[in-house]
Amino acid sequence: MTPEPFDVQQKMVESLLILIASDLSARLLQQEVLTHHLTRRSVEAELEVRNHSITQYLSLLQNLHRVTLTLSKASNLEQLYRDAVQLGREYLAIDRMAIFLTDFEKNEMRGTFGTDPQGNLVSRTEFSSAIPDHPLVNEALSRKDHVVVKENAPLYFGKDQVGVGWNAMIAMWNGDNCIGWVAADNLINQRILTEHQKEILKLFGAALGQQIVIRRNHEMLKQLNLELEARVNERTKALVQANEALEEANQQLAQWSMQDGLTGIANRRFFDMALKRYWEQAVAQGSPLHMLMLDVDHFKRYNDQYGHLEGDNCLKKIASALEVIVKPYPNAVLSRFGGEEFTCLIPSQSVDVVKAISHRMLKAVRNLMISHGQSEFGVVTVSIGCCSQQPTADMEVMCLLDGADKALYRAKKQGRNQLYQYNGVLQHDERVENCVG
Ligand SMILES: Nc1nc2c(ncn2[C@@H]2O[C@H](COP(=O)(O)OP(=O)(O)OP(=O)(O)O)[C@@H](O)[C@H]2O)c(=O)[nH]1
Repeated sequence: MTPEPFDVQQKMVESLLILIASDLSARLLQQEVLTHHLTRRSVEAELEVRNHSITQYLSLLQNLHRVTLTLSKASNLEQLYRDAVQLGREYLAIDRMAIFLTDFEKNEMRGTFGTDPQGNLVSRTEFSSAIPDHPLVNEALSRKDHVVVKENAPLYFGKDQVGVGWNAMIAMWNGDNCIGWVAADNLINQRILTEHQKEILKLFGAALGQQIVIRRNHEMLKQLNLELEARVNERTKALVQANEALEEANQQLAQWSMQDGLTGIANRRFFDMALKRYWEQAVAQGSPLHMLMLDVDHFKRYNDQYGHLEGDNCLKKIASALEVIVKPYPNAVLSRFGGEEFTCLIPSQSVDVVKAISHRMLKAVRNLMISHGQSEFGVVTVSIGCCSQQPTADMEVMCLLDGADKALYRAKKQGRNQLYQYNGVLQHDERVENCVG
């Protein structure tokens, strides 16, 4: 066999080298594809994890939104604290939660609602103590928008340690004043606290703080309104009472201004008003109106003999006796006209009835048997002038008074202790015996 020429051998070596190079390149490519594939898988896995975490975060955010909405509808502070703990645990994946309120002026904290070691909602309103001077508490209560977390911390229920786990504190604020905090832990399920959960807790604390402030202001306003209402009611009551007292005083005053101070019967002022009203009524109704004018006989002598005080007593007794006679006639107005003179207005009655009333009056005064040493009758008597009119629009009211006055004058002149009538002309009514009885 003749050896291959050199150039042929060289060609073979070249081909071999090319083969080796392409194989190498293929292997390198394969390696690269493999590496690429692995990187893609890991990125994909990472993306999946992140996706899951974001989905969880979004779902927590949605839950937080629902919780906040429910809290905003709480009807009072107690319900707000209760709902916050209940819903916070239920929807924000927290094992245990508790809400504490602070009063920095008094350096006091007090409980509201919390969670027992079995995960039940419990009232902690009876719990109160000084704000603990602990670095974790100090950090939490001095920083806004900040969640303080302590891992592997002792977990408590009241003063008893009930386990170990993470413990988180989020302060709540009214402006720059810390009003309390939310405490949370993982006592029951020991789940780790994710960054997203921490963020949610922070938002929850801020939202709850806001709701507490709104509700407190609302309740303060309600209280103020109640106090205001009570004060207004009190004032109104006092005003009503004052008005009633004033009304009573006015009535008393009106009565006094119409009443004769000595005898207690109506005074001249009342008589004047009654006369005007009765006169107008009589004109309108076409009914009669009668007026009696009574005068105590020889009263000057009486005063002179028995004294002014006895004179006053005598007038009082006469007024009372006349009142008894007039009482059955509710429309009759008996009044003290002035001094020792009385008047009596009698509407709508017949002349006979008025005459009978007058005679009863004469008799009633005599029957008082008030001794009068200076009178021919031996006792105090009165004389009566009576005027009866059928008032019409063209008549003057004064004619009634003038008539009664004329009749009285005549009764006096004719010997006193008797009745005279004036109906246009003077008429003497049968003289009652000049004696008592
Ligand atoms: N005690 C007392 N006396 C009074 C009061 N008002 C008037 N008088 C007196 O009554 C007397 C009336 O006297 P006169 O008007 O002269 O009439 P009279 O003595 O009654 O004589 P006749 O009317 O003619 O019978 C006077 O002395 C008055 O001072 C009073 O309120 N109390």
